[in-house]
Amino acid sequence: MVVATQVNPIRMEKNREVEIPVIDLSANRSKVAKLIVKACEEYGFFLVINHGVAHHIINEMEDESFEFFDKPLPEKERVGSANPFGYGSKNIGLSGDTGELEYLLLQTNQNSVANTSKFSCAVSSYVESVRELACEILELIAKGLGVPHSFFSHLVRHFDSDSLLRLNHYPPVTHCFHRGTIGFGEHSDPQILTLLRSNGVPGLQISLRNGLWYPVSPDPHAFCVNIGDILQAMTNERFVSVRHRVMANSSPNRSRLSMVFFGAPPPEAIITCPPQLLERNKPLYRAFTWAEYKLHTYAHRLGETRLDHFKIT
Ligand SMILES: O=C(O)CCC(=O)C(=O)O
Ligand SMILES: [Fe+2]
Repeated sequence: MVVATQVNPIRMEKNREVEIPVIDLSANRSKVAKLIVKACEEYGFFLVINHGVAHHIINEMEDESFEFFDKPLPEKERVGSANPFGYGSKNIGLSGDTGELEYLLLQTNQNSVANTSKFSCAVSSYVESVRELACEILELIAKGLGVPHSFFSHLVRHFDSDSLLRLNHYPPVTHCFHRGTIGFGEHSDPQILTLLRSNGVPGLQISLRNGLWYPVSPDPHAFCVNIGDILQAMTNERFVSVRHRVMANSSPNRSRLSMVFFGAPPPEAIITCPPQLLERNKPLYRAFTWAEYKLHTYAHRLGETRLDHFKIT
């Protein structure tokens, strides 16, 4: 008789005083769904392992990203400035935020990444795989919350989904480095769900409800999952979007590279909380579209709690 091995779907990562949940996606679905919901409620953040995204797809995306950032500045600038898609350096957004990084922002619409260059092929394969992973996690969340299977995931699977891929490159900061130098300032991600994969160089920190900052140990085999503002609104604050930041890269000779997929709704999607999640509670946010939220987000500083504007008072 063959006995299936029991996979323990969770281990806790000791990280100063906080233990960030690491969830094994190959374990029993019902168990995993419950653990994900618990992690979303307690942290708005967790790591997933055995996620099914092929190593060669991740490695090719990483190699292509390094190749891009290694190019001379004028060549990088030739792709256009990040307004909204393209290359940016130090300036984040249009409201005066800055950080010790350079980045490339790419649209992920099914039609926009169709190209034959090596870079575009790496982007298409990566985006296709991480989009699938994001939808799988959103479906597990739906299962754990008792809402229809594709209630969240259909927004990210939609042909017009406004999902983004952001490649962040943090070169070592050797000049005037001090312990508090910021690589990417404090914020929550505006979209539904973020999947972040970084190389082995540290820097990411999350802030929990106690207001303290906790470093996240880099694990190139895992994806970090961040709950975004839209999921906070759609769950009527049962989940809270996690505030996070990146410290400047203090390692003497290695760059930090993160590849960040933001799963977003189509622009015209109306964001509301489903009745199953309201129970007897009143909705905390008025209905709004993703286009409206994005416009509001772009007009404000990175660190602002931008969802407050949509709160019913
Ligand atoms: O680069 C990172 O690790 C995080 C960056 C981030 O939070 C973002 O791009 O929204
Ligand atoms: Fe972020």
